[in-house]
Amino acid sequence: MAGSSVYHHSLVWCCSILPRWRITCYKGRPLTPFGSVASYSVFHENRKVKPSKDSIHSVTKLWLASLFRKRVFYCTFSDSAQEVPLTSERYGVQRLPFSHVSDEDLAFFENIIPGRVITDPDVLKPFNVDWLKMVRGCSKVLLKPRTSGEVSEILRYCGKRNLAVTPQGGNTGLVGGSVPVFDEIILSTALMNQVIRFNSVSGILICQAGCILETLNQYVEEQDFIMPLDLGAKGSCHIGGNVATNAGGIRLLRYGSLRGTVLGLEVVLADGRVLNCLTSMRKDNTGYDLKQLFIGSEGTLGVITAVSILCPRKPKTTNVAFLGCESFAHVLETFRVCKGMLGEVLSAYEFLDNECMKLVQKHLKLNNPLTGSPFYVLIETSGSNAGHDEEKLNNFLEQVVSSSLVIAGTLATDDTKIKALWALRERITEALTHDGYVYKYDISLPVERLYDLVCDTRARLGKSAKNVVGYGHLGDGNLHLNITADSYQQTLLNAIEPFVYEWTAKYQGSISAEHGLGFKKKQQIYYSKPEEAVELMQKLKAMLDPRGILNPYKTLPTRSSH
Ligand SMILES: O=C(O)CC[C@@H](O)C(=O)O
Ligand SMILES: [Zn+2]
Repeated sequence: MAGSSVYHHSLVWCCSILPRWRITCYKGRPLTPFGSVASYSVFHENRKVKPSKDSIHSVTKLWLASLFRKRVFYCTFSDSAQEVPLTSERYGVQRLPFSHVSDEDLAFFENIIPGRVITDPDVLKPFNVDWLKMVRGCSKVLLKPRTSGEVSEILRYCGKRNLAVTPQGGNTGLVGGSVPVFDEIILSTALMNQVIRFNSVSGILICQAGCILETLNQYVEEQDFIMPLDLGAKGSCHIGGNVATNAGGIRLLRYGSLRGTVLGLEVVLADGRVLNCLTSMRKDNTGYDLKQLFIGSEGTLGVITAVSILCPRKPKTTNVAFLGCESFAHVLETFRVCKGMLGEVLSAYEFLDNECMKLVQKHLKLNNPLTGSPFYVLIETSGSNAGHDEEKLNNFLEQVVSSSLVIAGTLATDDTKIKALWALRERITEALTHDGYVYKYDISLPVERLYDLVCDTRARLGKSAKNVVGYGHLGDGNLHLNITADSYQQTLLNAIEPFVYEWTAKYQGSISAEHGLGFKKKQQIYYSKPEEAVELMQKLKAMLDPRGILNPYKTLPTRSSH
């Protein structure tokens, strides 16, 4: 996923008289304004911009400056990670008074986890940058414990030394929650990747936090079960990170959220105490359900080190229908009919608009199996009896086609075609990253309002945005509203926010349905939570992590911001 950049090992030219401009060109190529614009990457205030008349003008100025003013330029090696602006600079964040990691600290960590204390800046780079390449920290230490005992020793020490720690799973989050903002120690769960046990009668799996979701799914599939969650990042995300962010994904409609399927957790608290709530019971009403505190807390209250999770049986038969609809009203009506007619075999109801379809066709060369429609719906059924499911699906399709709710459609029962249809929906995020700078919104709304937000945003932004697209988990009332532009523009951001948040709050929606608040959305919490609730969250944080060393600058707003 990290993907290497074409600008790797390019030279970076900066100019003290034009401090906001930076031009990179391939190593060895002379910096002149006369070459092809494709020779350059132009950055304005650390954001890559399209070489334009203005930026070329700046190249010219830089070049002239180099001729007439000696020592104006300096150059350094750059690679893809360095193209991402430092979060602290881009957002003007003040470092909290944590200690800095010293040589004694490194020696202590080396003693606890020999050979697993990483300080090589090149190895650290991808751990400092998020998957979307929008936020970047400057941690100098990556720790890779294997056991909860090791995590406990590390945190106990960090607590005493006042060292800040950012827990990190697969680093696939979309809100900047899993990378440091400054020099926080990165605590990776990558080596905590062991299955502890699996009960093939109950379907309860107990595993360490660093197990990759897809690997777990393959493991339980061999015993005729599946994981209760599935998402696009399954090949890299860790189960501990999924639980810490309460990831939703495409199976939520059928199996519910992790708040129901996670039966127990082992968590290491900020002071190093190990909270063993790794129970495997469906029912347990003894006191407060503490594990719920850690689900969705984004590593700010404790480090999840092991998970007990209930896996459903692997369905014997799966069908996918990919349908085209004339309007969003028809998408909604199709959903109503679908719930009634497919009932217990319905396992996903996803939608995308035609703008999304155009992007996956353009950037990923995926093939649209239907003729162009304004909206597309992906319906999945999973059950235990092929004949029964097929009959239900056929009756449903007959109904929606004859009533013109659906204007085009294709059906898949074999694995390859099912995967190809799912790719049209699951790879939209990837396609968007190829379209330019992406402004991302992950919204819960009453389902009948879902697409109004896309239309209103589109009308508001007009031509100032490149694309305004809507897709998501319609069956869960979860819209992914994404807006692209050629480059980051503050004026565009000002037109989007707080408009999108206020719109959402007006309909009592959530400004973060399934991605969390992380670094990027933490200040917006008040659009979805009352002040009293945020205050209680802050008190809980202060009680469990009095020095605030766990994932600082994330999830909760800074007090002064409101
Ligand atoms: O990129 C997004 O906005 C959504 C990502 C993910 O939650 C999805 O449902 O595809
Ligand atoms: Zn989603």
